[in-house]
Amino acid sequence: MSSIAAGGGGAAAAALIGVSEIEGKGRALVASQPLRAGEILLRDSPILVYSALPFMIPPPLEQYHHISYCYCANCFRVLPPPSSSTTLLSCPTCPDNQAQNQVLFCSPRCQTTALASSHSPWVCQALTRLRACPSPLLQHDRQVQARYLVAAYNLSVISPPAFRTLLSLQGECLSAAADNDAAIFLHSLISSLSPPPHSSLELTAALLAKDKLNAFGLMEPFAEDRERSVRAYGIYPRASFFNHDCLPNACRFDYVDADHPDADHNTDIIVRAIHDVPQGREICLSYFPVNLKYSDRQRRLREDYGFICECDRCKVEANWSDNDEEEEIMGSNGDLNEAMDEDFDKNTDDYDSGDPAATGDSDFPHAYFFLTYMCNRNNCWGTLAPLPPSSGATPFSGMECNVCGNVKHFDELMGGDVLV
Ligand SMILES: C[S@@+](CC[C@H](N)C(=O)[O-])C[C@H]1O[C@@H](n2cnc3c(N)ncnc32)[C@H](O)[C@@H]1O
Repeated sequence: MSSIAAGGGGAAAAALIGVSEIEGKGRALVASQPLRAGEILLRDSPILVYSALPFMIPPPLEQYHHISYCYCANCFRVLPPPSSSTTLLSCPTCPDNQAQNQVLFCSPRCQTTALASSHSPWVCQALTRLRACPSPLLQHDRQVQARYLVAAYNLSVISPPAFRTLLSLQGECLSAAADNDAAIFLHSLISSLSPPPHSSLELTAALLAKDKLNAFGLMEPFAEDRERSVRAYGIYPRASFFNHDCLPNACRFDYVDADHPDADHNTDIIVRAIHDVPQGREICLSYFPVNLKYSDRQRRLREDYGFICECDRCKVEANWSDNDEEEEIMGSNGDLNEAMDEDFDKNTDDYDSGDPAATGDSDFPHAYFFLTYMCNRNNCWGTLAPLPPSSGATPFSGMECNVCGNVKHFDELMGGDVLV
């Protein structure tokens, strides 16, 4: 097993997890030593970040009601509203587009960085030409894929080592006919933009596969009253080794809008252990919110990631009827908390380690997980992980949600019961 540095945690954190091969799953990250709840297992910086917004937003803007914010085209922080006194900078070479399509930067530093890297003259030119395409040709998801391909081909020129890392990630070629059609269409589009000479249909198809299997979404700020969409996608070379489990033992956090001591690292992601994990156990994330029902999880994993999930939770839920499934997750009256409370009472007797893998053969081994590690804030469905353990006697001081960012302090939790 080759160890993987946690990053930012110093030498002591270097050997917490390592890469191993697991039959049927490929590369996997495995605990190199016993891990404590909340421990930072990995801090990873993206080799590529690209906007999840279409590059062509025809007026009226209200049509795009899901776009609630504008972001800096370099750091992806939320930009202040036009009415604020902050001066935003634009790209000096992009033609004077309609306001909603403008490439904007939050600071001279972001502008300078982007113009020398992610918004190079070729990217600027390519996006300008793409914006001129007839809009029916380019639906929203094709626009985002085209953005990614422009960013990836640009990476091949500005940082060949990072491009080689991108190519080393899982995903050879996509097998579904629809993916193939998309690759052919998008490659013909990219070919019209004077791409680097090494571009080819095979490379475009492989790049799309890397993106599909490995991109992490950086979400827009959380709000209880509306669905949240993705602001940008990032490719994180080390975090890409995490496999999926429907009851994960780790979850990832990002703090895109927070003040960061190193301004260039606000798009880093941090992966923390949800509960104690023994040495040798695989560390998995959930590739989507844990509240999805069995059939939806299986469909997404098959269609988007090309595998059939055989995790402990799926083995149990495979025997449920669709009605059982809805009821177990949402409660007989549609209330998640009630469902969790009932099942928690049924299942906690034989559950003492905080590790769902230690649960016996009950019908609903994950009730404890939902009750303990799922955020109950309206419309959130985030996962809670303990704050990183301090060196003091208290093992952890609170639980943080990886979606809404809410932190529940120790004394608010379960009336003060120790959870991990
Ligand atoms: C982000 S990559 C994870 C790392 C990957 N195993 C590798 O070798 O680089 C996602 C891919 O890993 C595999 N994978 C992830 N979780 C899995 C699981 N629970 N069972 C089987 N394969 C899995 C699938 O091929 C999936 O498309």
